[in-house]
Amino acid sequence: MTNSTEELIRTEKLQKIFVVGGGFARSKLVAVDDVNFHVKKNEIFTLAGESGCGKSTVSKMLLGFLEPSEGNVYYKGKDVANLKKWKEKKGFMKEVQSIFQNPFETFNPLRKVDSYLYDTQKHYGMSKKDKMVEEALEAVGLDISEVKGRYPNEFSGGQLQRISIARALITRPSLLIADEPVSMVDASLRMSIVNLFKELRDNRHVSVLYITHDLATAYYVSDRIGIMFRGNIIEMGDVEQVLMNPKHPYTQMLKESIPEADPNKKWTERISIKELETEEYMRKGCKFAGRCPYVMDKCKDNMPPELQAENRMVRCWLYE
Ligand SMILES: Nc1ncnc2c1ncn2[C@@H]1O[C@H](COP(=O)(O)OP(=O)(O)OP(=O)(O)O)[C@@H](O)[C@H]1O
Repeated sequence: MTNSTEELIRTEKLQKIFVVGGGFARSKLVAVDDVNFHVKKNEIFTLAGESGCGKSTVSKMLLGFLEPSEGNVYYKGKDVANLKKWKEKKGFMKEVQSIFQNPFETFNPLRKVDSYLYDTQKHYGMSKKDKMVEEALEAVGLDISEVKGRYPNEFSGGQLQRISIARALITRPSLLIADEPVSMVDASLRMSIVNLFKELRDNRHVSVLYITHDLATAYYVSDRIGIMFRGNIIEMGDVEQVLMNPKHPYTQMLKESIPEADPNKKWTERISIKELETEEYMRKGCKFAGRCPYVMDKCKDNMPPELQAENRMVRCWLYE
């Protein structure tokens, strides 16, 4: 059981419903449903899942870009929906910073990168004398002289992603929410970016919520992991246990693509079955029932609750 004082962010019964289609084809898509997890101080927690499983929708709700249909997000015990005063909201934004998939979209192409960084510093009430920009760049292995006076297009994707991590560090955050931060970065540089997350956790006590479809980096970098499937977290626990000894039939299906088996295998290529997405999302019972080798009658009508099996949470009737 986690001590609540160790928790930075926590979701409770988080749900997001989108209305999709138009006219007679209009229907509701429960993109995220009953999602419960927390990120502790000094840890890297990963939400992993194939494209379209609801990861980005979760991250947008955490950051306040999307309003949950149901459920709550708590930061250091406070419901973020109740942060009404600007000062409180700004405090939250200062402590919880985000890193996005495409670093070229993070920076305005017409502005010099350093001016962007200095503006962030100013926006949060710090002056140039505070040297936060220099310190943040140093934390990602860069020197201000390498960045000064240069435009975004003068950097590679990997360098620019480092700079966008530096931008996020200017406010000395407690938590970084990184949504697919390496998917646009050259494969050869991906490990250096995820290594940076480990360094930030170990040396600067920054926690990271790492959102990815890439199990190889997830396995390498995470302390704990939650596997998402069609809007639900279906298995969650210690990364070694979940990925090396999976209990949910869906996670078991993924086991073959786990890095040690073959580092070049791409998880998404094997299991991304786009045409099944809507059908599975609309299922009443377990969303994996249509593909599960162990399916039982009850799976088709009833969504399994969060059950415990061998030190992890698993949503599967096999473990009732
Ligand atoms: N604004 C929206 N309106 C309607 N449906 C949406 C909206 N945003 C997301 N969805 C749907 O919700 C589901 C979850 O999407 P989401 O983007 O959260 O998944 P994801 O796992 O982050 O995938 P990806 O990595 O491809 O972004 C998908 O079926 C998606 O089509």
